[in-house]
Amino acid sequence: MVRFVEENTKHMEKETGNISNTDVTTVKKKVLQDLSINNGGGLVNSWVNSMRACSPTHLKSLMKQSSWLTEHPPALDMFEEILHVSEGKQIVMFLDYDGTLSPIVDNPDRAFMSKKMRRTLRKLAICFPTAIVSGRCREKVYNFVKLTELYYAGSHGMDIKGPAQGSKYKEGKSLLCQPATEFLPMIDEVYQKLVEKTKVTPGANVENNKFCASVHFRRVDEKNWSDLANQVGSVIKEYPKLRITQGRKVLEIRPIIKWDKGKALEFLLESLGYANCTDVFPIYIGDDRTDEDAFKILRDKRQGLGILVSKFPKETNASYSLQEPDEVMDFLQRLVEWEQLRSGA
Ligand SMILES: O=P(O)(O)OC[C@H]1O[C@H](O[C@H]2O[C@H](CO)[C@@H](O)[C@H](O)[C@H]2O)[C@H](O)[C@@H](O)[C@@H]1O
Repeated sequence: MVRFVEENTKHMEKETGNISNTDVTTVKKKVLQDLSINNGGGLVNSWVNSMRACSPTHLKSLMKQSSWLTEHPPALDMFEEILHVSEGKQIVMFLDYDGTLSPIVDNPDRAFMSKKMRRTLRKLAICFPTAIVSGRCREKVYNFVKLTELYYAGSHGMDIKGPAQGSKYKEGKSLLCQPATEFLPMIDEVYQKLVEKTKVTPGANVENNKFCASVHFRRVDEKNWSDLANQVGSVIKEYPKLRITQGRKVLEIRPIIKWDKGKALEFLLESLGYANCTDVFPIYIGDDRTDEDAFKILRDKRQGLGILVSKFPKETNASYSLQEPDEVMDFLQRLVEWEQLRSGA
Protein backbone atom coordinates (compact mmCIF):
# COMPACT_ATOMS: atom_id res chain seq x y z
CA MET A 1 0.00 0.00 0.00
CA VAL A 2 2.82 2.38 0.93
CA ARG A 3 4.41 1.86 -2.49
CA PHE A 4 1.10 2.60 -4.19
CA VAL A 5 0.76 5.86 -2.25
CA GLU A 6 4.35 6.84 -3.02
CA GLU A 7 3.94 6.08 -6.73
CA ASN A 8 0.77 8.12 -6.96
CA THR A 9 2.37 10.99 -5.10
CA LYS A 10 5.36 10.92 -7.44
CA HIS A 11 3.00 10.89 -10.37
CA MET A 12 1.27 13.97 -8.96
CA GLU A 13 4.63 15.70 -8.60
CA LYS A 14 5.34 14.96 -12.25
CA GLU A 15 1.93 16.22 -13.29
CA THR A 16 2.04 19.43 -11.34
CA GLY A 17 5.70 20.35 -11.10
CA ASN A 18 7.08 21.02 -7.61
CA ILE A 19 4.39 20.68 -5.03
CA SER A 20 4.50 21.62 -1.37
CA ASN A 21 4.51 19.23 1.61
CA THR A 22 0.91 20.17 2.29
CA ASP A 23 0.02 19.21 -1.27
CA VAL A 24 1.84 15.90 -0.90
CA THR A 25 -0.07 15.17 2.30
CA THR A 26 -3.35 16.04 0.60
CA VAL A 27 -2.52 13.76 -2.32
CA LYS A 28 -1.53 10.94 0.02
CA LYS A 29 -4.78 11.37 1.92
CA LYS A 30 -6.70 11.29 -1.38
CA VAL A 31 -4.87 8.20 -2.56
CA LEU A 32 -5.50 6.48 0.76
CA GLN A 33 -9.19 7.35 0.46
CA ASP A 34 -9.15 5.88 -3.02
CA LEU A 35 -7.39 2.79 -1.77
CA SER A 36 -10.20 2.12 0.64
CA ILE A 37 -12.27 1.56 -2.48
CA ASN A 38 -9.65 0.08 -4.74
CA ASN A 39 -8.35 -2.57 -2.40
CA GLY A 40 -11.60 -4.47 -2.13
CA GLY A 41 -12.45 -6.76 0.78
CA GLY A 42 -13.70 -5.05 3.93
CA LEU A 43 -12.26 -1.75 2.74
CA VAL A 44 -14.57 -1.45 -0.24
CA ASN A 45 -17.41 -1.23 2.26
CA SER A 46 -16.06 2.05 3.56
CA TRP A 47 -17.38 3.73 0.44
CA VAL A 48 -20.73 1.96 0.62
CA ASN A 49 -20.98 2.91 4.30
CA SER A 50 -20.13 6.47 3.40
CA MET A 51 -22.90 6.51 0.78
CA ARG A 52 -25.36 5.17 3.35
CA ALA A 53 -24.13 7.74 5.84
CA CYS A 54 -25.05 10.44 3.32
CA SER A 55 -28.65 9.28 3.20
CA PRO A 56 -31.11 11.92 4.41
CA THR A 57 -32.39 9.89 7.40
CA HIS A 58 -28.90 9.35 8.74
CA LEU A 59 -27.86 12.95 8.22
CA LYS A 60 -31.00 14.17 9.93
CA SER A 61 -30.21 12.20 13.04
CA LEU A 62 -26.58 13.36 13.07
CA MET A 63 -27.08 17.09 12.83
CA LYS A 64 -29.97 19.13 14.02
CA GLN A 65 -31.67 20.93 11.13
CA SER A 66 -32.13 24.10 13.18
CA SER A 67 -28.50 24.49 14.26
CA TRP A 68 -27.34 23.65 10.74
CA LEU A 69 -29.60 26.37 9.33
CA THR A 70 -28.12 28.82 11.81
CA GLU A 71 -24.65 28.02 10.47
CA HIS A 72 -25.78 27.90 6.83
CA PRO A 73 -28.75 30.29 6.62
CA PRO A 74 -31.14 30.14 3.65
CA ALA A 75 -29.70 32.38 0.92
CA LEU A 76 -33.19 33.65 0.09
CA ASP A 77 -33.70 34.91 3.65
CA MET A 78 -30.25 36.51 3.60
CA PHE A 79 -30.64 38.09 0.16
CA GLU A 80 -30.30 41.70 1.31
CA GLU A 81 -27.20 40.88 3.40
CA ILE A 82 -25.61 39.09 0.45
CA LEU A 83 -26.21 42.09 -1.78
CA HIS A 84 -24.77 44.32 0.89
CA VAL A 85 -21.45 42.43 1.11
CA SER A 86 -21.21 42.27 -2.69
CA GLU A 87 -21.70 46.03 -3.05
CA GLY A 88 -19.22 47.67 -5.43
CA LYS A 89 -17.92 44.31 -6.58
CA GLN A 90 -18.39 42.42 -9.84
CA ILE A 91 -20.57 39.36 -9.22
CA VAL A 92 -19.49 36.26 -11.17
CA MET A 93 -21.86 33.28 -11.11
CA PHE A 94 -20.80 29.62 -10.96
CA LEU A 95 -23.53 27.00 -11.11
CA ASP A 96 -23.41 23.24 -10.80
CA TYR A 97 -25.91 21.42 -13.05
CA ASP A 98 -27.40 18.20 -11.58
CA GLY A 99 -29.30 18.81 -8.37
CA THR A 100 -28.77 22.57 -8.67
CA LEU A 101 -30.31 23.64 -11.98
CA SER A 102 -32.16 20.37 -12.60
CA PRO A 103 -33.82 18.07 -10.08
CA ILE A 104 -32.15 14.73 -9.30
CA VAL A 105 -33.90 11.96 -11.27
CA ASP A 106 -33.33 8.21 -11.61
CA ASN A 107 -32.25 8.31 -15.24
CA PRO A 108 -29.25 10.65 -15.82
CA ASP A 109 -30.27 11.08 -19.47
CA ARG A 110 -33.57 12.65 -18.37
CA ALA A 111 -32.20 15.32 -16.00
CA PHE A 112 -33.91 18.16 -17.86
CA MET A 113 -33.87 21.75 -16.74
CA SER A 114 -37.20 23.62 -16.79
CA LYS A 115 -37.89 26.25 -19.47
CA LYS A 116 -38.31 28.80 -16.69
CA MET A 117 -34.83 27.99 -15.38
CA ARG A 118 -33.40 28.43 -18.90
CA ARG A 119 -35.10 31.83 -19.25
CA THR A 120 -33.70 32.87 -15.87
CA LEU A 121 -30.19 31.71 -16.80
CA ARG A 122 -30.33 33.63 -20.07
CA LYS A 123 -31.16 36.83 -18.18
CA LEU A 124 -28.54 36.06 -15.52
CA ALA A 125 -25.82 35.74 -18.18
CA ILE A 126 -26.71 39.22 -19.45
CA CYS A 127 -26.28 40.64 -15.95
CA PHE A 128 -23.14 38.74 -14.82
CA PRO A 129 -20.47 36.46 -16.28
CA THR A 130 -21.98 33.01 -15.71
CA ALA A 131 -20.42 29.54 -15.81
CA ILE A 132 -21.86 26.04 -15.49
CA VAL A 133 -19.45 23.72 -13.68
CA SER A 134 -20.45 20.07 -13.97
CA GLY A 135 -19.22 16.50 -13.60
CA ARG A 136 -20.87 15.72 -16.91
CA CYS A 137 -18.97 16.08 -20.15
CA ARG A 138 -19.24 19.57 -21.58
CA GLU A 139 -21.24 18.59 -24.67
CA LYS A 140 -23.82 16.76 -22.57
CA VAL A 141 -24.36 19.61 -20.14
CA TYR A 142 -24.57 22.06 -23.06
CA ASN A 143 -27.28 19.88 -24.62
CA PHE A 144 -29.33 20.24 -21.45
CA VAL A 145 -28.74 23.97 -20.96
CA LYS A 146 -28.60 25.06 -24.63
CA LEU A 147 -27.35 28.61 -24.00
CA THR A 148 -24.40 29.80 -26.08
CA GLU A 149 -23.74 32.83 -23.89
CA LEU A 150 -22.45 30.86 -20.89
CA TYR A 151 -19.04 29.47 -19.90
CA TYR A 152 -19.06 25.68 -19.56
CA ALA A 153 -16.68 23.65 -17.41
CA GLY A 154 -17.45 19.96 -18.02
CA SER A 155 -15.84 16.77 -16.65
CA HIS A 156 -15.42 18.32 -13.18
CA GLY A 157 -13.71 21.35 -14.68
CA MET A 158 -11.30 19.40 -16.91
CA ASP A 159 -12.95 20.75 -20.07
CA ILE A 160 -13.55 24.49 -20.03
CA LYS A 161 -14.86 26.55 -22.92
CA GLY A 162 -15.87 30.18 -23.17
CA PRO A 163 -19.14 31.45 -24.64
CA ALA A 164 -19.64 30.64 -28.32
CA GLN A 165 -21.58 33.85 -28.86
CA GLY A 166 -23.91 36.35 -27.28
CA SER A 167 -21.93 37.18 -24.14
CA LYS A 168 -20.78 40.70 -23.42
CA TYR A 169 -18.19 39.13 -21.09
CA LYS A 170 -16.63 37.07 -23.88
CA GLU A 171 -12.86 37.37 -24.19
CA GLY A 172 -11.39 38.46 -27.50
CA LYS A 173 -9.73 35.10 -28.07
CA SER A 174 -11.68 31.91 -27.68
CA LEU A 175 -11.14 30.18 -24.36
CA LEU A 176 -10.39 26.48 -24.08
CA CYS A 177 -8.74 24.62 -21.19
CA GLN A 178 -8.31 20.84 -21.18
CA PRO A 179 -5.67 19.88 -18.61
CA ALA A 180 -6.28 16.12 -18.90
CA THR A 181 -6.15 15.40 -22.65
CA GLU A 182 -3.45 12.74 -22.22
CA PHE A 183 -5.97 10.70 -20.19
CA LEU A 184 -8.59 10.49 -22.95
CA PRO A 185 -7.55 7.03 -24.27
CA MET A 186 -7.28 5.71 -20.71
CA ILE A 187 -10.73 6.96 -19.71
CA ASP A 188 -12.19 5.44 -22.88
CA GLU A 189 -10.58 2.09 -22.11
CA VAL A 190 -11.71 2.16 -18.48
CA TYR A 191 -15.23 3.13 -19.52
CA GLN A 192 -15.45 0.05 -21.79
CA LYS A 193 -14.11 -2.18 -19.00
CA LEU A 194 -16.52 -0.74 -16.45
CA VAL A 195 -19.49 -1.29 -18.76
CA GLU A 196 -18.41 -4.92 -19.25
CA LYS A 197 -17.66 -5.57 -15.58
CA THR A 198 -20.80 -3.99 -14.12
CA LYS A 199 -23.33 -5.43 -16.56
CA VAL A 200 -24.03 -8.31 -14.12
CA THR A 201 -25.39 -5.80 -11.60
CA PRO A 202 -29.02 -4.94 -12.32
CA GLY A 203 -29.58 -1.19 -12.57
CA ALA A 204 -25.88 -0.24 -12.77
CA ASN A 205 -25.16 2.42 -15.34
CA VAL A 206 -21.79 3.74 -16.52
CA GLU A 207 -21.62 7.17 -18.09
CA ASN A 208 -18.75 8.34 -20.28
CA ASN A 209 -18.03 11.94 -19.32
CA LYS A 210 -15.06 12.28 -21.66
CA PHE A 211 -12.27 13.14 -19.15
CA CYS A 212 -13.90 11.07 -16.41
CA ALA A 213 -16.50 8.34 -16.03
CA SER A 214 -19.44 7.92 -13.63
CA VAL A 215 -20.78 4.67 -12.24
CA HIS A 216 -24.34 5.17 -11.08
CA PHE A 217 -25.75 3.33 -8.04
CA ARG A 218 -29.14 5.07 -7.91
CA ARG A 219 -31.06 2.32 -9.68
CA VAL A 220 -29.13 -0.52 -8.01
CA ASP A 221 -30.71 -2.36 -5.08
CA GLU A 222 -28.82 -1.31 -1.93
CA LYS A 223 -27.99 -4.92 -1.14
CA ASN A 224 -25.89 -4.98 -4.34
CA TRP A 225 -23.96 -1.75 -3.67
CA SER A 226 -20.94 -3.57 -2.21
CA ASP A 227 -20.78 -5.89 -5.24
CA LEU A 228 -20.90 -2.93 -7.60
CA ALA A 229 -18.26 -1.02 -5.62
CA ASN A 230 -16.08 -4.14 -5.75
CA GLN A 231 -16.52 -4.38 -9.52
CA VAL A 232 -15.47 -0.77 -9.92
CA GLY A 233 -12.50 -1.28 -7.57
CA SER A 234 -11.33 -4.36 -9.46
CA VAL A 235 -11.16 -2.35 -12.70
CA ILE A 236 -9.61 0.80 -11.24
CA LYS A 237 -6.89 -0.94 -9.23
CA GLU A 238 -5.09 -1.58 -12.56
CA TYR A 239 -4.95 2.20 -13.15
CA PRO A 240 -2.85 4.02 -10.55
CA LYS A 241 -3.18 7.22 -12.56
CA LEU A 242 -6.92 7.30 -11.89
CA ARG A 243 -8.76 8.06 -8.68
CA ILE A 244 -12.30 7.66 -7.43
CA THR A 245 -14.44 10.33 -5.82
CA GLN A 246 -18.00 10.09 -4.58
CA GLY A 247 -21.05 12.03 -5.66
CA ARG A 248 -24.76 11.50 -5.12
CA LYS A 249 -25.19 7.73 -5.49
CA VAL A 250 -22.39 7.78 -8.01
CA LEU A 251 -18.67 6.96 -8.11
CA GLU A 252 -16.64 9.28 -10.30
CA ILE A 253 -13.47 7.90 -11.91
CA ARG A 254 -11.05 10.66 -12.82
CA PRO A 255 -7.37 11.34 -13.54
CA ILE A 256 -5.16 11.82 -10.51
CA ILE A 257 -4.21 15.34 -11.54
CA LYS A 258 -4.51 18.33 -9.30
CA TRP A 259 -7.58 19.71 -10.98
CA ASP A 260 -11.15 19.95 -9.73
CA LYS A 261 -14.13 22.32 -9.69
CA GLY A 262 -12.16 24.65 -7.39
CA LYS A 263 -9.31 24.89 -9.88
CA ALA A 264 -11.85 25.48 -12.65
CA LEU A 265 -13.33 28.38 -10.66
CA GLU A 266 -9.87 29.91 -10.19
CA PHE A 267 -9.03 29.41 -13.88
CA LEU A 268 -12.25 31.08 -15.00
CA LEU A 269 -11.82 34.05 -12.66
CA GLU A 270 -8.30 34.50 -14.01
CA SER A 271 -9.49 34.23 -17.63
CA LEU A 272 -12.10 36.88 -16.94
CA GLY A 273 -9.36 39.17 -15.65
CA TYR A 274 -10.22 38.89 -11.95
CA ALA A 275 -7.14 37.07 -10.64
CA ASN A 276 -6.12 38.57 -7.27
CA CYS A 277 -8.85 41.21 -7.55
CA THR A 278 -10.52 42.43 -4.40
CA ASP A 279 -13.48 43.88 -6.28
CA VAL A 280 -14.87 40.59 -7.55
CA PHE A 281 -17.61 38.60 -5.83
CA PRO A 282 -17.90 34.98 -7.05
CA ILE A 283 -21.08 33.11 -6.07
CA TYR A 284 -20.87 29.33 -6.42
CA ILE A 285 -24.06 27.25 -6.07
CA GLY A 286 -23.86 23.45 -5.94
CA ASP A 287 -25.31 20.38 -4.27
CA ASP A 288 -22.59 17.77 -4.56
CA ARG A 289 -19.48 16.67 -2.66
CA THR A 290 -17.43 17.59 -5.72
CA ASP A 291 -18.64 21.21 -5.35
CA GLU A 292 -16.91 21.35 -1.97
CA ASP A 293 -13.55 21.98 -3.71
CA ALA A 294 -14.97 25.24 -5.06
CA PHE A 295 -16.68 26.19 -1.77
CA LYS A 296 -13.36 25.65 0.00
CA ILE A 297 -11.45 27.93 -2.37
CA LEU A 298 -13.94 30.73 -1.74
CA ARG A 299 -13.90 30.15 2.01
CA ASP A 300 -10.09 30.02 2.19
CA LYS A 301 -9.74 33.16 0.08
CA ARG A 302 -12.58 34.87 1.98
CA GLN A 303 -13.92 35.80 -1.42
CA GLY A 304 -17.58 35.75 -2.52
CA LEU A 305 -19.66 32.91 -1.14
CA GLY A 306 -20.74 29.31 -1.58
CA ILE A 307 -24.35 28.14 -1.42
CA LEU A 308 -25.11 24.46 -0.82
CA VAL A 309 -28.32 23.08 -2.31
CA SER A 310 -29.64 20.56 0.19
CA LYS A 311 -32.82 19.76 2.07
CA PHE A 312 -30.82 18.13 4.85
CA PRO A 313 -27.90 19.15 7.06
CA LYS A 314 -24.55 18.21 5.52
CA GLU A 315 -20.91 18.90 6.28
CA THR A 316 -20.03 21.75 3.93
CA ASN A 317 -17.67 24.62 3.25
CA ALA A 318 -20.56 26.63 1.83
CA SER A 319 -21.81 29.59 3.83
CA TYR A 320 -25.47 29.57 2.84
CA SER A 321 -28.09 27.05 1.80
CA LEU A 322 -30.97 26.63 -0.61
CA GLN A 323 -33.24 23.60 -0.50
CA GLU A 324 -33.81 22.66 -4.13
CA PRO A 325 -33.50 23.83 -7.76
CA ASP A 326 -36.75 25.83 -7.51
CA GLU A 327 -35.20 27.91 -4.73
CA VAL A 328 -32.03 28.29 -6.82
CA MET A 329 -34.21 29.71 -9.59
CA ASP A 330 -35.89 32.17 -7.19
CA PHE A 331 -32.48 33.28 -5.93
CA LEU A 332 -31.15 33.80 -9.49
CA GLN A 333 -34.32 35.61 -10.49
CA ARG A 334 -33.97 38.02 -7.55
CA LEU A 335 -30.34 38.67 -8.50
CA VAL A 336 -31.43 39.49 -12.05
CA GLU A 337 -34.20 41.83 -10.88
CA TRP A 338 -31.83 43.60 -8.49
CA GLU A 339 -29.16 44.05 -11.17
CA GLN A 340 -31.71 45.29 -13.73
CA LEU A 341 -32.97 47.86 -11.22
CA ARG A 342 -29.46 48.87 -10.20
CA SER A 343 -28.19 49.33 -13.76
CA GLY A 344 -31.46 50.76 -15.04
CA ALA A 345 -31.60 48.07 -17.75
O1 LIG B 1 -21.48 18.24 -11.21
P1 LIG B 1 -22.89 17.87 -11.55
O2 LIG B 1 -23.45 18.68 -12.67
O3 LIG B 1 -23.77 17.86 -10.33
O4 LIG B 1 -22.76 16.38 -12.07
C1 LIG B 1 -22.50 15.32 -11.15
C2 LIG B 1 -23.09 14.04 -11.70
O5 LIG B 1 -24.44 14.36 -12.00
C3 LIG B 1 -25.22 13.36 -12.65
O6 LIG B 1 -25.55 12.37 -11.70
C4 LIG B 1 -26.40 12.87 -10.69
O7 LIG B 1 -27.65 13.26 -11.29
C5 LIG B 1 -28.40 12.20 -11.93
C6 LIG B 1 -29.61 12.81 -12.59
O8 LIG B 1 -30.40 13.51 -11.69
C7 LIG B 1 -28.74 11.13 -10.88
O9 LIG B 1 -29.45 10.05 -11.48
C8 LIG B 1 -27.44 10.62 -10.22
O10 LIG B 1 -27.74 9.73 -9.17
C9 LIG B 1 -26.64 11.79 -9.65
O11 LIG B 1 -25.37 11.32 -9.15
C10 LIG B 1 -24.50 12.82 -13.87
O12 LIG B 1 -25.25 11.76 -14.43
C11 LIG B 1 -23.08 12.42 -13.57
O13 LIG B 1 -22.42 12.04 -14.78
C12 LIG B 1 -22.37 13.63 -13.00
O14 LIG B 1 -21.02 13.33 -12.73
